[in-house]
Amino acid sequence: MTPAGPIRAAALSVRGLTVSRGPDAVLTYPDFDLAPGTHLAVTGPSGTGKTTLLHVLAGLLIPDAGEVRYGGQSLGALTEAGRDAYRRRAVGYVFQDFHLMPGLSALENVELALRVSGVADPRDVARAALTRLDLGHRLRHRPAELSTGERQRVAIARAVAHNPGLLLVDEPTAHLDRERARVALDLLRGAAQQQGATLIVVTHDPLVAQDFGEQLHLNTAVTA
Ligand SMILES: Nc1ncnc2c1ncn2[C@@H]1O[C@H](COP(=O)(O)OP(=O)(O)OP(=O)(O)O)[C@@H](O)[C@H]1O
Repeated sequence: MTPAGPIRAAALSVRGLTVSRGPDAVLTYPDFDLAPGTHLAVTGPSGTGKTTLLHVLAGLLIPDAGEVRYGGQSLGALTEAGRDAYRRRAVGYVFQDFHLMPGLSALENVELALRVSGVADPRDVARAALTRLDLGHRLRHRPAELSTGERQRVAIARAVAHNPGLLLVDEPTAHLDRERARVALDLLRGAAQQQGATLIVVTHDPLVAQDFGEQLHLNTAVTA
């Protein structure tokens, strides 16, 4: 890996993945491969492990068995520092509840993430990313002073500003009405397309999923 540059989208492969969540939940996943730049919707009933899958793909959670490879590199073979570097540079993550820092402005939220990722001129890059998402007039606002849709756009700006190859998004339409949901999805797809990033979106909504070329439906029962 180069010291601070972005990692371009790379092929993703998942094999034999099993994750235990607590004593009575073992999640097993189907194997799948994604070519770089693919847009995938992950669907399935509540509790089937959609969010957990995103956490594993982001290197936030180590599976009990199986392997995730990104660009041929097994995440399980990385040291903790290697996984941190992968997460900071290769991955952009939009959490369902956004996880913005309440005491920081929109600009500072994005800038902080860029600093952590080692991006040069983080303030300028953050301003440009927010402006592209029509938030140029909200740079100094803190999350509590923004609408839900604006907070989501800050979270999207923060996830894409370092130009990640893999963009992971959890329930992007959960808090939004149909029209705003469409706008949010267009923004995500547009950002991923512009950057050539692979986009993986978890959604409950079949109407959202049907817009994606590829779908992964999780329906395996959670077993003890
Ligand atoms: N931190 C945790 N500790 C223990 N169990 C957890 C944890 N997070 C999730 N689980 C359990 O793991 C299973 C899968 O959770 P996950 O959030 O991945 O499912 P999901 O498909 O995203 O659900 P939803 O659609 O309701 O968001 C559930 O049974 C859940 O209770």
